[in-house]
Amino acid sequence: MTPDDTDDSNVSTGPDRTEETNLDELREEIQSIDREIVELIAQRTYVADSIAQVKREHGLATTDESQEAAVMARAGENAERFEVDANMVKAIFRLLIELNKIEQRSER
Ligand SMILES: O=C(O)C(=O)C[C@]1(C(=O)O)C=C[C@@H](O)C=C1
Repeated sequence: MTPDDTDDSNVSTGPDRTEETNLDELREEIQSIDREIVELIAQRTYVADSIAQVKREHGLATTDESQEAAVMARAGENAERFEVDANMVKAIFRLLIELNKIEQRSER
């Protein structure tokens, strides 16, 4: 048996030090992106609140189906542009629209 045979550095007991640092850094990157996503969702909701106010003043309905279709089409186009799954991105936008409608209705 050579010393090499007892070398267990490749036994999978979890990531080594450099891999761990790399993983931590990547997770920090995700954490910061996640914060930005929530900030953008909040911004989108605030703008929708302003839209809701304008609609109320003009006696318009909360739901605007043609606008929803335009938002969904754009979501699909942007997903393709950034090479992410269009159906998944559209599902997220569907939720964002529903979130706004619940918010807009609660203020009527
Ligand atoms: O553009 C509007 O009229 C909105 O109220 C915003 C929004 C959206 O979240 O994109 C929400 C509800 C409408 O049915 C259409 C679009």
